[in-house]
Amino acid sequence: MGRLIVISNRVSVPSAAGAAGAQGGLAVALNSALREHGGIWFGWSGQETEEFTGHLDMQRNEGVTTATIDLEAQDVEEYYNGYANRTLWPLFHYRIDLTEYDRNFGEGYERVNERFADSVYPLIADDDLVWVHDYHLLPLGSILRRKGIKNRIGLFLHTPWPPTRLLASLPFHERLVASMLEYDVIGLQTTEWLESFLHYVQKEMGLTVNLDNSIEYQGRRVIARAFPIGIDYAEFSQAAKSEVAKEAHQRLRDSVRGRKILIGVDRLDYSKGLGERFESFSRFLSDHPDMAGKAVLLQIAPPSRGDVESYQQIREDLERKTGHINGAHANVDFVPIRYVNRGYPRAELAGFYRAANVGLVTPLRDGMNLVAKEYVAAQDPEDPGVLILSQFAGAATQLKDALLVNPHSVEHVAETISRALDMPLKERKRRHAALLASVKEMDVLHWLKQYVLALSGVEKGSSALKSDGGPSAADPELAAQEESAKLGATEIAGSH
Ligand SMILES: O=P(O)(O)OC[C@H]1O[C@H](O[C@H]2O[C@H](CO)[C@@H](O)[C@H](O)[C@H]2O)[C@H](O)[C@@H](O)[C@@H]1O
Ligand SMILES: O=c1ccn([C@@H]2O[C@H](COP(=O)(O)OP(=O)(O)O)[C@@H](O)[C@H]2O)c(=O)[nH]1
Repeated sequence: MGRLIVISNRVSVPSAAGAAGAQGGLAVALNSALREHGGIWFGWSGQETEEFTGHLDMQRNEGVTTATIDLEAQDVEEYYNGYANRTLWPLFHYRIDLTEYDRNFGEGYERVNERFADSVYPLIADDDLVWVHDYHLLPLGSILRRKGIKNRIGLFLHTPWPPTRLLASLPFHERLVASMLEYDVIGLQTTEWLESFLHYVQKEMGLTVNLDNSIEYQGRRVIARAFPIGIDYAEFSQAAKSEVAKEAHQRLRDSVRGRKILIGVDRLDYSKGLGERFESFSRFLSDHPDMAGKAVLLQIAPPSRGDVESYQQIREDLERKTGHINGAHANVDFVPIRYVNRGYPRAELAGFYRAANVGLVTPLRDGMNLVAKEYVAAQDPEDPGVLILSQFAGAATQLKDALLVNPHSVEHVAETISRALDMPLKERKRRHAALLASVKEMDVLHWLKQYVLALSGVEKGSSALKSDGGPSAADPELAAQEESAKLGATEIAGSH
């Protein structure tokens, strides 16, 4: 197998800080894959320049080569703040009310995707595997094909995929999806998003979807499959045992003086359901006067995408709501919601998670949600906290032993908070053990391995159109995968 060329909007440069847990789990996993297979991680530097120069900044750190380009201000505005985060992000999170359709955004998006392709093209060798990430770069594979790249190219989408009728509101939606069919592998987080994607290509494009979920497109077979991402369990559980984590745990516990702790950790994003969460906690306090002054919600919410109005708006709304709720329920020695607009290193987060009796993860829509998995991984198995999880997070398809809630129902979430705080130790341990088994087994390395296996085309019927010979008896893992792909296809056939 050749090297891996990872392409994403952001690039995480490995560093000594990364080893101490400051990097995200995805970055840790991709960096370790790049070390193992060799290759390059390419993307935007996060820097703006006056004019686009195309200068490629190549660096080698801790055995991983990164290559980044700067973008000019207009690119960042139209591509990142514009089409990616004002158009696709809200649409893919079912927020058609926040979705902006502006021709300049579309042009900026295409221009930056062209710039990415021009810059990365010379770095790709003949047998490299090219792995593109996320909604920022959906057409990149087709542009690379146009330039003559014949390598295996895959896409992994970290967000949900919207229902067909919602997607149809996007101008030029057919062109965007057709460009995606130039990939060899299209990975989505869950079967639900996969079903929506396949529904679109069948109903809107009239394409044939085979039993193994591959799509017939212009004489090729495109594999579409769910690859639910996980956390780097080994790395995270180590971080949770660190001195930093222990100190953070103690600091938080001491500060609440015996009160129960609920924790939320989310980028400040409207998709995370923070307003509804605060309302639910307030409702819980109103419905349980006996709990007055006895439970604290710690909400860590680092600001995100602050140049986009809808993010400025949610920030203002939450400040108002927090003030209102705290005003209604606070006492001279007690404030119910601790709302913190800053980010923390992961080792500290691990300590906070472990100190919390309840993990409150209630997005209105989320591709996966790694915080839910981190909360589980950080718990003391002998006295674990309870995970309350939105049924609309991708993670809910795996973490079925959490208390699953409808985040839109303030009453339901309030009742579930009460149930979680009253849950007997035996039930907490049983649920946690089941959750932990899933988090451990379906970790980020499993995800990586499954995706790279599919991308490398080891599987039968995954590239050029050829007859499907069924699973190879010589490879039981492959046989099991193909079997589960077929089961997925049967579900889909039945659901539309
Ligand atoms: O790069 P930003 O604009 O600051 O945003 C941060 C990331 O947000 C999104 O994360 C998604 O990926 C997670 C891992 O697969 C998943 O658990 C979560 O549900 C998604 O929201 C976005 O997709 C990333 O590209 C951003 O880097
Ligand atoms: O203060 C913070 C808040 C969040 N995170 C990390 O950011 C990631 C958030 O991922 P998730 O999938 O939950 O949501 P996303 O932000 O990607 O939509 C998790 O790994 C968190 O540990 C962090 O390191 N520090």
